Amino acid sequence: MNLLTKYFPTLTPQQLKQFAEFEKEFKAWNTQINLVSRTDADNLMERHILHSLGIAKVVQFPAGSAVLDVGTGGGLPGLPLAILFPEVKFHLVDSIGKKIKAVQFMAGVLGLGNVTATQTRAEQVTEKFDFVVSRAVARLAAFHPWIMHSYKKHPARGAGLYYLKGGDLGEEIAESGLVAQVVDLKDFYEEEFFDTKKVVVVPV
Ligand SMILES: C[S@@+](CC[C@H](N)C(=O)[O-])C[C@H]1O[C@@H](n2cnc3c(N)ncnc32)[C@H](O)[C@@H]1O
Repeated sequence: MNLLTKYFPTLTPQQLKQFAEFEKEFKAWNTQINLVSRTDADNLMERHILHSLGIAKVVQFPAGSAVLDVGTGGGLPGLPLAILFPEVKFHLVDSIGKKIKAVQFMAGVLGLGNVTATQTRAEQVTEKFDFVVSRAVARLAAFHPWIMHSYKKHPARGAGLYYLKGGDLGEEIAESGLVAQVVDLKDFYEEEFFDTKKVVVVPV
């Protein structure tokens, strides 16, 4: 059993095929534009895909809801989450055009009709969403003001920001002045590697 089916045993053959295609496409794009470091690309599943899917261990996006991924780079965490939640709409943004081109290409190859991607800065997003996700973009104090305007007025249950982030989170949260909860992914993934991985949850 691989790690994907170990932690997400209800994945369909179609979803497993999409994850395999994502790994292949992502690695190919990574040789052309730097999406993640070359050594990291060799461990794409452990370091990036499962890490992105950690958000799904913390929140289940309801069918029909809309999720914004800010600073998606090569589609993390948005593309793995879009494979996992085919009934949820994902909008992925990044300020760098060539990364968004790669994301659009990959979403097309994977047949992800629930994904749109735009080159823009987070601060300039005008649409509203039920949830915001992100991974490793900026310190919380700088980041949160960029996305505050992006929530719907009547958010879905459990709405808020789900931010995959390293660093000294206690200090970052205090600096931001936000009320936030930190969820440790080692509560869900037993491999040692996940000891350092956390999700910061900031309710709307
Ligand atoms: C360290 S990378 C992380 C990329 C991806 N989330 C991942 O986990 O691999 C940070 C990304 O955020 C993007 N970014 C930084 N500031 C941004 C902003 N204000 N609006 C949109 N994207 C931004 C950068 O272009 C970059 O692709």
